[in-house]
Order: sequence, then structure tokens, then C-alpha cells
Amino acid sequence: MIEVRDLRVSYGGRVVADVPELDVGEGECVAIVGESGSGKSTTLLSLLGLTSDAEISGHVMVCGVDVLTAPPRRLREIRGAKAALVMQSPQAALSPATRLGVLMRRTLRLHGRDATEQVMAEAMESVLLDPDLLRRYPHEVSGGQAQRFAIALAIALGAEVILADEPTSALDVTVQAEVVGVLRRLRAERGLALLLVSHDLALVSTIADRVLVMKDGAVVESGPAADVLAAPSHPYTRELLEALP
Ligand SMILES: Nc1ncnc2c1ncn2[C@@H]1O[C@H](COP(=O)(O)OP(=O)(O)OP(=O)(O)O)[C@@H](O)[C@H]1O
Repeated sequence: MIEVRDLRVSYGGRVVADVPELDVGEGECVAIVGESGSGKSTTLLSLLGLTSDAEISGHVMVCGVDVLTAPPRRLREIRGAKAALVMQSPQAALSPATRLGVLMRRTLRLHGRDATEQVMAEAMESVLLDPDLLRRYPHEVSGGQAQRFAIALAIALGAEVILADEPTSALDVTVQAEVVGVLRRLRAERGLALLLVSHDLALVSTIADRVLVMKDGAVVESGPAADVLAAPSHPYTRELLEALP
């Protein structure tokens, strides 16, 4: 689903992300962790060609598309459809005067998909949301429901990969668990691949198969999540773990 080799992203000659290898297969979850400014979001965004001012080199395949060489038309085909981006604050991205159902219908049509009540209801049910919520405005749902709606939108569009940037850090702890539960379920039931950016190692330990630890733009450690989190080999990873509450 995602295959990255020797990815290097720079702004004004300064390398902000240098990722030698990153693979996410069907049904897998890989997490990129590291402190603020370490290059996590830049890495994620560059996988969808969303770093417009950056100089980028390397090889990036996402859902069969060679992202760094593909024409814009090919990139638009995967963005938001096969590969969906889920951001920290979904409510900020939802238009305040548009009901959720209207937004879902418009988005489906924009991507040339059927927007039947059944398709929309199934997408809502896949994230454990009542389809009746489609009648509500964004301010009438909770943060956790809005985040699950963002995931439902991705599912309705046929997403095979979700790239999630701090998807739970704007939510309180119990609601975080709901969102993580939904993501786990989608992996198991639909083989959804998940690339997760987070600074929250407790969250990562509950969902990720593999972890990449970034510091100052470089990958300082990577491997199976259980190994990296149980016995970190790099001092920086140990520091991150010690900083856990
Ligand atoms: N458009 C841009 N122009 C110039 N520099 C940028 C741009 N976007 C990001 N950077 C720089 O790239 C570096 C990595 O930023 P990035 O947002 O990827 O880090 P991060 O690990 O995701 O941090 P956070 O957790 O705070 O989002 C930072 O030094 C940032 O200032």
C-alpha cells in the first residue's frame, strides 16, 4: 500500500525529513513518533504530494501510484479516495453551515461515486456512528464523533489507506479510545492500512505493528512496536518513553 525508499524532504536547502525506508502493507499499522518539529507531518504530507514548497527526492509508491513523478491528475485520483488524510481537528475542516449528510453526498459525487442513503449509512455504521447523525451540523456532534465521521467519509470513498496526523490528540482520553477502536476494527475487517503520526507513545503501543522514531528529521530507530517500546535501543526513544505520564 505504501512503499518509501530514500525519501528526503527539504525546505530552502534544510533537510527536514530523511526516511530511508517505510513500508505499510494491507491491514498493517505503522506509527511515526517523535517530538514536535522532528519531521513527522512533513513525511506524512509528502506521501500525498502535499508539500508544495519542498524539494523532494526518493521513491514513494502509494496505492500503486508513483507519487513523486505522477501527473497531478493521477495524484488527485488517490488523494481523498484510495488514500485519505485524517487530521487532528476534523471539526475545523467541516463547513459549519453544511449538514454532515450533505457534505458526505457532495464529496462522494465529486469523486464520481454513488451517494445513496445505503452507501452513506453503511459508512457511518462502519465507524459505529448512528446514520441519523448525517442530519446534524458539525457543531452538533462531539469531537470524537466528528473524527469518526472523517473516517466514515474516507471509508465511503473506498479508502485503502488512512494517513492520520495526530488523530486523537485533540480529544479526551475516553473518546480517544473510541477512535482507536474504530481504526483497529477497520484494519481487521477491511484490511485498511494505517500510517499514524503521533507523539503519544501510549496510543501507539495499543495500535501500531511497527514504529519509526524521528528526531531532527532523521529516523533514529525503527522496528516492531513491541520491541522498540519495550527495549528502545536509541537514547532519544528512551527519553520519549520516560516522558510518558
Ligand atoms: N512549509 C514549510 N516551510 C518551511 N519549513 C517547514 C514547512 N513545513 C514544515 N517545515 C519545517 O519542517 C520541520 C519539521 O516539521 P513537521 O511539521 O514535519 O514536524 P512534526 O514532527 O510533525 O511536528 P509537530 O508534531 O509539531 O507537527 C520543522 O522545523 C518545520 O518548521
